[in-house]
Parts: sequence; C-alpha cells; structure tokens
Amino acid sequence: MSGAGPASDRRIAIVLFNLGGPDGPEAIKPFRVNLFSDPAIIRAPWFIRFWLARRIAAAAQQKAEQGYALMGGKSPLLELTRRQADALEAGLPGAKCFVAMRYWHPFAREAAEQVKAWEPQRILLLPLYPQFSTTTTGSSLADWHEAAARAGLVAPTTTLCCWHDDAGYAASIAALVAGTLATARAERPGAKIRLLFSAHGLPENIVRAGDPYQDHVERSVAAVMAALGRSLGEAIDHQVCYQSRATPQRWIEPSTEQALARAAADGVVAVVVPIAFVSEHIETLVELDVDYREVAETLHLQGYYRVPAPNDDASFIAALAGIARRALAQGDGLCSHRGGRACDARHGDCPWTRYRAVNAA
Ligand SMILES: C=CC1=C(C)c2cc3[nH]c(cc4nc(cc5[nH]c(cc1n2)c(C)c5CCC(=O)O)C(CCC(=O)O)=C4C)c(C)c3C=C
Ligand SMILES: [Fe+2]
Ligand SMILES: [Fe+2]
Repeated sequence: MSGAGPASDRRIAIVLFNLGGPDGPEAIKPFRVNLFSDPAIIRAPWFIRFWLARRIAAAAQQKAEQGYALMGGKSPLLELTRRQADALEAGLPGAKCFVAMRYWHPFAREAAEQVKAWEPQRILLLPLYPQFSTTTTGSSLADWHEAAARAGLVAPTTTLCCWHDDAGYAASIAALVAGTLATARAERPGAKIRLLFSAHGLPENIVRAGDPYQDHVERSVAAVMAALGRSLGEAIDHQVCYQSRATPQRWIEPSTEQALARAAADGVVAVVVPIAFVSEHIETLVELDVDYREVAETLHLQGYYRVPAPNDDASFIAALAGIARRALAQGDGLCSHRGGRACDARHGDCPWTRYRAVNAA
C-alpha cells in the first residue's frame, strides 16, 4: 500500500462487487432468472417471486438475447472488472483484489472461498457501484456476508457503502465528459449542447420505501458538474434521467427517452453520460449506443454523443485506490465512506447499516 498507514504492512483482500453478466448465450436465461429472483429486486413473497421471476425474465428474453448477440453473445463486464482489479492491485501494493458478481460467475460464494484460501489479515468490501441502492450494493453485501459465513471466513472487514460524491471519482468522470464534449464541439461548431446524465432507473416504490439511490445519483451529478465547472470555467446545460426500465411498474422519471425528446424539442445536441455504471456492458453498449441512438435519429436530434464508462481509466483507478486507502486507514468498522464523515444522504444515516438492520429484523 503506497504511503504509510495502518494498513501498509498487511495482507489485504479487496472484494470488488458488480452485478455480473452472462458468459455465453446459454447463460442469458439463468442469469436473468437469478436477477429477477432476488428479493431486493422483486419484492414479493418467495412463492410468488419464484413464478414472477420466470415470467418477467421470459417477457424480454428475446430482446436480451439480441442485445447480448450484438456483444458477441456475452457480457464484457467480468473481463472489464478483472482489468479494474488488476489496475487497482498495481496501485495498492500488499492488496489482492477478488471479484464477486451477484447474478453470475464468479458468485460471492466462489470469491469467499478464494479469499479464505489466500488467508487475508484484513478485508475491504468495495462495491463497484458509486451510488448505494438496496437493489445493487445492499443485495451484493448481504449476499457476501452469507457467503463469507458459509465459507467460515473470519477477518476484520471494512465496508464501503457508497462513494457517490468522492472528489477524485467526480474529477475522473468530469475528465471523460470533457473529452467527449470537445469532440461534440469540434464536430458541431456553434451548436448548443446538453449533458444528459443517464443513470439506471429504479421502480418508484423502491425509492419511496427509502432507497437513497436517486439522491446519491443527484449528488454524483452535482459533484461532476462542479468538477467540470472548475476545469472548463463555464456552466453547462445538463439534466439527470433514468434508463433501463425492466419491469411493468412505474419507474422514476424523467426517462432517458423523455430527456432525449426534450433535447430534440429544445434543438440541442445530447451528450449522454452513463453516471451509475463504472464499466461498459449491455446497458451502455446496446441500450445507449444502439437503442437510444436510434431514438435520437428518429427524433432528428441535433447530435448524439456518449461519454465512455471509466473501465480501467487511469484517473478513475487512482480515485478508487484513494477511496480504498482512506477506508482502510480508518480501521475496522462497518462503514468507512466519505472520508470518515457520516452519510449525509436524505435519510441521515448509512444506507448499508440501515438496510442490514431492516433485513436482520
Ligand atoms: C427490476 C429490475 C432491475 C433493477 C432494479 C436494476 C437495477 C440496477 N442495475 C444496475 C446495473 C446493471 N444492470 C445489469 C443488467 C440488468 N439489470 C436488469 C434489471 C434491473 N436492474 C436486467 C434485466 C439486466 C440484464 C440485461 C437485460 O436482460 O436486459 C448489468 C449487467 C449487464 C450485462 O452486461 O450483462 C448492470 C451492470 C444498476 C446500477 C442498478 C440500480 C441502481
Ligand atoms: Fe440492471
Ligand atoms: Fe455508509
């Protein structure tokens, strides 16, 4: 670990969490059934969920197959996450990164066995979701604790609930935005530009039940806009919107389609920023690059550009390494986020602590 600190001489296992994705065409169906069977995603009693999961998964199966076919029949998420793991390891001597996916291999139980075999002195749980949602971070961390207990893995553990407004993270996203903005300006001289921060959506009822995700997304956008303002020295038009509606319920709005329609009506060029994803996957490479690009063409939008997801971008990895270092410097604890200050999300406390308490009750 670079720099002196309490963690500098220890064997530290860093567990990186993401959602996972199918590793071949035959995995698409079971991956999607796993996803819709998660009580954090479909909030219904288990016997209804068992039936509902298969029904919802079947409903858009063909569209999902077509989407994965465009990416070679599988998701690039695991490979990109492994690259992030390698880059992070290189920046944090003494640490070894492990990957735990929620709905496909390597599952948390596989990662927990690997971590146990490595015999760490300390573990850092680092979700690759900047914003906390019960559907992503909450579900992954709960899954990890079950897997770790089953594996008999006992080591002091530090958990990061969220890093949505970390200054280094915001600056790394702002730099990626600035790059695409420069391309858009060079290709559309004189055109008015609007940044559309497109985040994964959530069903409205999940947000109403207290999920802080939407609030965290808005805070991420504010942090990126502040960093962008500092580096470019100007204010830029922007809007937050939500993509990837996957169930028939009402989802939070405005949708990315609605934001594109507004951009067309206002005669502006849209520069889409995938704000809730740290890696390219089906929702960026297909939904943003193919589906919404088509929508933009149909709407005769002035222009449509997409900012890349950070993947293993050097400043993003450096930001992640800083987040990890600061979390570890605080010693063992349940949650070490925001440089040690308490969560100041809408609900005033740490969302993971709260989620854990509610689920244990
Ligand atoms: C109710 C359904 C869903 C919720 C809620 C949800 C939240 C959510 N998801 C991500 C990030 C990812 N989602 C991915 C895939 C994916 N997500 C859903 C549904 C919900 N997500 C589905 C059905 C799928 C499968 C793709 C498809 O069949 O269309 C992925 C991985 C994609 C891949 O490349 O394989 C990610 C990453 C976030 C950040 C989030 C809420 C905060
Ligand atoms: Fe999703
Ligand atoms: Fe927290």
